Amino acid sequence: MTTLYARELEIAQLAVQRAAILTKRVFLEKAKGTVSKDDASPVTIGDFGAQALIIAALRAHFPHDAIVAEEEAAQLRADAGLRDLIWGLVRETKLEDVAAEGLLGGGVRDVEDLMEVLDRGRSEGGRIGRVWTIDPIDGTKGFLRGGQYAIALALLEDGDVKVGVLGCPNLPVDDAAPLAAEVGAEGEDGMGVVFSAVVGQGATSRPLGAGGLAEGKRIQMREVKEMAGASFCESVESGHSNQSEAAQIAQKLGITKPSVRMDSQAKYGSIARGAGDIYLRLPTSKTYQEKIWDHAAGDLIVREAGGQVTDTKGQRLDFGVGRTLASNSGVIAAPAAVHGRVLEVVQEVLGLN
Ligand SMILES: Nc1ncnc2c1ncn2[C@@H]1O[C@H](COP(=O)(O)OS(=O)(=O)O)[C@@H](OP(=O)(O)O)[C@H]1O
Ligand SMILES: [Mg+2]
Ligand SMILES: [Mg+2]
Ligand SMILES: [Mg+2]
Repeated sequence: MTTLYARELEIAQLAVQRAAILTKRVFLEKAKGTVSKDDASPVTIGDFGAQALIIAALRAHFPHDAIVAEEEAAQLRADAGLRDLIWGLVRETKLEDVAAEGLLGGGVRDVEDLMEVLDRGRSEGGRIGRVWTIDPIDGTKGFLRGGQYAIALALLEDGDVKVGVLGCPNLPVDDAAPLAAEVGAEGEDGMGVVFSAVVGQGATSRPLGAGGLAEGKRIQMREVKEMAGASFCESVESGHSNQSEAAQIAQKLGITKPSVRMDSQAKYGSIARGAGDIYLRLPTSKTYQEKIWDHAAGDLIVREAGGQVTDTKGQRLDFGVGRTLASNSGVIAAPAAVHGRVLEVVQEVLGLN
């Protein structure tokens, strides 16, 4: 008997791993000054390059699936220099393990094909069928700083997340490493982890590496015995999540430790493996709609590790309404046993009850 989604998981993990080789290289070249400011922002190069590599792999293995990705080719069509620079990087980026690279496949043929591949990510998503969602670099500010960022890939089927993979190049491999705002730097030993989950099959972590897939370990959220000892993470940007409300919520819950602020879905991965406990993302505006690629992989990884993820109204995140989470507002992710209590306090502080 084959395990459900085994092939999707393997391809997704390898695709994320290969994309991370490109983003790490872009970061290092930026540090060396090889990618100059005149060329384009390194984040732009990393975003397009990583997205193209992932979509090329999906096209080769699952040609009929729809794709909702963050970036689109329009900007590149008007900029031949940038296009050629990205094409050069994409062409050269391969997994070090020849067998793994052969298995993943999915090359990009030429510059025109690069545009075509990127634009495959323009699906509107929705409630029907198979839809992959990609954030090639989640946490762009973290990426630029050498802080946390993630390469995020998830498969939705009829609006539900079935497979989620998060590559986090700047998080420690060690699941037991303490949660810190800025940990590690690319290239350092012991850095780079991939979190994965398949619905009903639990969540795992494994070293990110650059070859084939390393062996995975089961991850689980930490049991919160007393709120006083809990730690919560939130966004770095005050414009992305209301930090003063989060502080009030933490205080009411009796949490004594200061929050850990980190960019990207590294927050979901960190709580899923018990390095932190609670992730709060509180709306700062009534108009901003969260994007599905910013949450799909993290949502499944946390739920498969024993957590619950809802919005501030207590509703599950609904990935079936299009490219955004139009029917949700904010995110509360916590171990299932304490999620209800956290939600109660969130609603009290936000005046929702
Ligand atoms: N106004 C507003 N409110 C909420 N969220 C927003 C907002 N603007 C952007 N974004 C999205 O936030 C993504 C980065 O999320 P983070 O949690 O990493 O934010 S933070 O940088 O740590 O604050 C970021 O993802 P990337 O663009 O992939 O970096 C955005 O999609
Ligand atoms: Mg993002
Ligand atoms: Mg992004
Ligand atoms: Mg962006």
